[in-house]
Order: sequence, then C-alpha cells, then structure tokens
Amino acid sequence: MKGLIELIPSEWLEEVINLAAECTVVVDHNGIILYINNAYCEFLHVSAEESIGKPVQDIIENSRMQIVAKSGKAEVASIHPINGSEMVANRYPLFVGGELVGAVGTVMFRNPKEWLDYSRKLQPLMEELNYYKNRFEKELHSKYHFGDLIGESGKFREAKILAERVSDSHSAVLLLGESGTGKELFAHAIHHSSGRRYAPFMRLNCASIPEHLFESEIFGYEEGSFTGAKKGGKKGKFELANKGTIFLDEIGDLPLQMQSKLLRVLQEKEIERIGGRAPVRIDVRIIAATHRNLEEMVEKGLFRQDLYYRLNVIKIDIPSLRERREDIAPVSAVLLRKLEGKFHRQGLELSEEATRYLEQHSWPGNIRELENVLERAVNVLDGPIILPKHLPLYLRGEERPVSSSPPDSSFFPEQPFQIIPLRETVLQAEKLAIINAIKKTEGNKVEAAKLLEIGKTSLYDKCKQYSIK
Ligand SMILES: Nc1ncnc2c1ncn2[C@@H]1O[C@H](COP(=O)(O)OP(=O)(O)OP(=O)(O)O)[C@@H](O)[C@H]1O
Repeated sequence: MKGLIELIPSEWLEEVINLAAECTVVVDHNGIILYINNAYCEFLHVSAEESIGKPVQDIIENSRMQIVAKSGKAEVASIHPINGSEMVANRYPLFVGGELVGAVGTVMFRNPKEWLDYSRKLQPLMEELNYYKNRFEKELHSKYHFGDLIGESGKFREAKILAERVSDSHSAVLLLGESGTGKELFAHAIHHSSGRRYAPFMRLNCASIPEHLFESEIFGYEEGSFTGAKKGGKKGKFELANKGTIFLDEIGDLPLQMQSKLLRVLQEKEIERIGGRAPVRIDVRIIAATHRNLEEMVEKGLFRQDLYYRLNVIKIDIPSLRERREDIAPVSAVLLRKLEGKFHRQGLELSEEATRYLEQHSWPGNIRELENVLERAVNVLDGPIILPKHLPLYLRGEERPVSSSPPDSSFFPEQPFQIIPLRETVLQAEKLAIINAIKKTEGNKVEAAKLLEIGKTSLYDKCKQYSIK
C-alpha cells in the first residue's frame, strides 16, 4: 500500500513544510544537508543550491544537527547563538523503519524579539492562569498547618499530638470542641500533613445548608436534571473532594433526613449525581466537627447512631480556652502579631493588668472571641500597649464583676447612665436581640432568624461573630 503522504500532490509538499514550520532543514546521518527551505535560506542569507550537499555546520553557524543525527536524541527549544543573536531551535532525530537516518531541524523563534512578541501574547494568559491557580489553592486547599495551632497547655498539646499522629491515616476523624476552639484549624492542619495534601480540601457547613439544596450540594447533578440546573451540570462536594478531604463542619446540626443520605455515601463510598446514570466511586477522607454533644443527641434520637459510629473512629477533644488559661497570653501574643500586619502597627502588647482580665474571663466564644476582643482593642488604641480601658466593658472588673456568663443580657439595664461608644452599643443591641430570639425559639435558629426577619445564613454568621451557640 502507498504511504499516506503520497496522496498529497508532490508539488504541494514544499508549501506544506513551509507552513508547518517556517525554517526547516533536513540532514542525513552524517549531517549533510539534504533539504533546506526558502525561509531558512533567507534567514541565513544563503541559497538552497549552495547549501544542499554541504555539512550542516558549514552553512548553519553553531549547528548541532550533525550531533542529533548521530545521537538520536531530540533537542527541543534549544537556545542557538546565530547571526550575533540567539534563536530558539528544535532538532529531532529522523527514524525510518526503526533506523536512525538523519535529523530534522526547525526554528521556533529566529531572535529574542520574536520570542518577546510571543511571550507578550502569552503573558495575559499566564496571568489569568495564575489567578485561577491561586483561587483554586485558596478555595480548595488547606490554609493552615500544625504550626498555626498555638497552645502549650497539657490538654491542648495532647489534642495536637493525636491529630498529628493520625493525620496520615485514612480513618474518619471527629473533632469535638466548643465554638471557636479551632476545630476548623485542626481539620486544615490534618489535611495539610496527610498524604492527601495536594488534593482538595472541601468544607461543607452542615448547619447552613438549606434542606432542599443538600442533595445537589453533596452529590451534584447532571445537566437538565431539574428546572434551574446549570448547563453542563455541577459536581457535588464529595466529587470535588475526591482523593482529598471533606470537612463536615457543624455535623450535629444536620437534620435527621439528611443524616441518612450522608450515611449512605459514607457506607457505599460512591455517589450518584442527581439525574446521573452511573454511580461515581469516591475516595475521600472524612473529618467532621461539632460543638454539640453527639452522644447525648444519639440518646435523644436526634443523631443517627450508625452515622455517629462511622464518624467517631478517631475522636479528638479540643479544650476550651477557659480550660487552658495559661495559653491565653501566648495565644494573644500571636494574634497581636497578626493584627500588627493587618493594621500596619508595630510593637502591640498587652499590659499585665489587661492580661489578668483576659485570664479571668470565661471565653464562651473561645479563640474567636479573643480575636474579636483584641481587634477591637487595637481599633481604639492610642499607643502600642493594650490597657484594661481598651477592653470591652464586660471584661473589665471595675464596671462589672468578671462573670462566666455572656455579657449582654444585663448590659443595658445595669448600666443606665454609662456612656459607651455608639458602635459598641449597636453591636451589643444586635447581640442581645439574637440571644433573646434564640431563647424564645428554644434554640431553633431557623425560627429565630424568621423572628428577627433575617436570613438563616446571616443569623449563623452573626452567631459566629458574637460567639453565640
Ligand atoms: N490554637 C489556635 N491558635 C491560633 N489561632 C486559633 C487557634 N484555634 C483557633 N484559632 C483561631 O480562632 C478562630 C476560630 O477558629 P475555628 O474557626 O477553627 O474554630 P471552630 O472550632 O471551627 O469554630 P466553630 O465551631 O464556631 O466553627 C480562627 O480565626 C482561628 O484562626
């Protein structure tokens, strides 16, 4: 049978070569030029007649074609000094019937200017690529590692050591601790030091996800599977987390009906997109976290026992800040260093008296509350030292005895003539309204959000901000 190339009329061939690569040269096994096209001749200021049959190094300054024709090793994007400048050349060995018969050379860029023009075109594309790469890393990859977990007290160290030890295992981890103790930080750190660190880290907030979106969020869907489904469908969190880790935050807030759906995924290790035909196998490490007492919830029938067992393979208890008061000063010091960066300040420090107030407080919102208190202090600070007067009223002994209960319910009635900054008054009023609404609805945040006429997500955000459980 004829070679396919013979189907191309022979008079076309030269033009095909010219178009495929602007400058082309072909040499035999000894480096003798068999063919050189017009573009290359023009570039070298030679004619084809005087070049053909000559050793390539006599025609092309610094050529390495004769070497490639002998070594059989390609040289791609090689910098080639020529005509007092530098070109970028490709040299490929030519094998016919398995035998090395010569080499083909092409020129990618005849000089740095061509390369520069090309790279200018590439630049915006590279920037766009980097932008998405960074976003991908920010959104899907773990942000923290064990070095970011500050604390030297016994209980905290125990939790950290256990977390480090189990980070490389594939077993599920259950992180238990009050709000703001650093459960999410632990989850990031475990993923970061596991073998899955180059794969995605996905967070699913089980408390804020609306029931009707749960399935599409975790399983994803195929195009056209329901009205409003996006073109091309959508991957669910489990599929996105494949080979990596999924962090099921606030797992204790997941309604029972959704618990069964989640359990199925954990048992079968495969998911089926809504409207999909074939299940997709997934390999995801589970880290769940909650501030709730899951055992008690299981007893009351509020949390599925089988799901609890699936999640509770490695349990890590993260101590509250009041159980590790000795860590308050070192944690504050690290947080102040971070605030220095954020506020472009230097040398921020806590006075001894202010430290004592911090150490006496009960910290229901744990480190998140401490972060808020310090940030507020830095905002009202004149010099670099934080004094008791820079701390919120509820932390200050002179206005109100230090108590272990949250501040707000008594904030206004007890201090009728106290003048406090308007911003703080507004914040405290908001916090009080939220506490009252949650009390009225006996802890039902969805109902509380309705009473307050705000969205559920907004209520969860505010609860987090004010350390309300
Ligand atoms: N050990 C720690 N060292 C330094 N910063 C910490 C530590 N623990 C928590 N933080 C900081 O405290 C804040 C709250 O942490 P994180 O969100 O991990 O808590 P959480 O227990 O997941 O809270 P929630 O249950 O409310 O979601 C974060 O800004 C985090 O950076």
